[in-house]
Amino acid sequence: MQAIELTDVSKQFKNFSINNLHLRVPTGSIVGLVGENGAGKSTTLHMIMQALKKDSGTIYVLGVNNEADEFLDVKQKVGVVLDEAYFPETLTAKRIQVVLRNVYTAWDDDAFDYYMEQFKLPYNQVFKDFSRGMKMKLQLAVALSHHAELLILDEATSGLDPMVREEILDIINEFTRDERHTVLLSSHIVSDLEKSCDYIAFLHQGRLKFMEEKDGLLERFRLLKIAPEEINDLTINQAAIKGQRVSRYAVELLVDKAALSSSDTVFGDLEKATLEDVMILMTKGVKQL
Ligand SMILES: Nc1ncnc2c1ncn2[C@@H]1O[C@H](COP(=O)(O)OP(=O)(O)OP(=O)(O)O)[C@@H](O)[C@H]1O
Repeated sequence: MQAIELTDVSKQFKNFSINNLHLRVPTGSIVGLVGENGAGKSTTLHMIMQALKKDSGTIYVLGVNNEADEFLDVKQKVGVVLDEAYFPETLTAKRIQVVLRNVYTAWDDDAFDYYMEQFKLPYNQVFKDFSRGMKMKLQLAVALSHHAELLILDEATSGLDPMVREEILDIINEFTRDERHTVLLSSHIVSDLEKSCDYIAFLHQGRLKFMEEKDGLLERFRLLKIAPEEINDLTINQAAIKGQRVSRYAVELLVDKAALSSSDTVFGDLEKATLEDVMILMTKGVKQL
């Protein structure tokens, strides 16, 4: 069962496009959307929520086409934190609570009060006087206070201090203890995603490079560090090299273990790669060795 399904989704801006994007977010999972600045993460999340119209393709959210009339009901079950979707500047959290009580049929004052307390947020301060971290926390408190089944979080942890990020990641993990609950989140802070996600979807220049289970991904991709002069002695299937980083003293190769041939003799020297290594080296690509 998929909580979100994008099929052949395309969007054309003047200087950027998303082409035929296929993305599946399995129910009960935490999926991290990673990619460089301008890779198309926010565009994708906005299209899922209909905050931005796609040019073509289909998007299903919790089993409903997001262009169908019933999508309004689905929105009730989705908690959203989009980067700039802030509340009116002059409203206090207390007023926001009153307004949202009438917006969400399943609004839960106890849950909201719980998160206000948990996040140490003030009820009577106007939204414009909140710090960035407080604004993010308030959005998250709202997202978690109407019995959502799906959370869509765009950069919910960026710009926040490590303690608050940890707090937010804990809450996300807690949320997915219920197997019907799903989270799709984007973040620049790849280590946050590495910690909490089940799957990683990597967008690069508007294209999905891969979407894989995190553990399998980190098992499959390895780093081979060698001195530049050792390059010519290397016996390795070129197709197994997925990226490279060259400095004066070392060459780092991102190696896909699954694509190594039996005659390759590099197994002993392969080191574990972090998710950040995989992203950076893949983005750099491979020049002829
Ligand atoms: N309304 C728009 N009109 C024209 N171009 C746009 C519009 N919105 C986004 N873009 C372009 O689309 C590209 C992708 O932007 P997007 O915000 O989706 O990237 P992102 O991966 O979320 O980046 P970041 O990590 O920096 O937030 C960028 O080149 C951006 O300039």
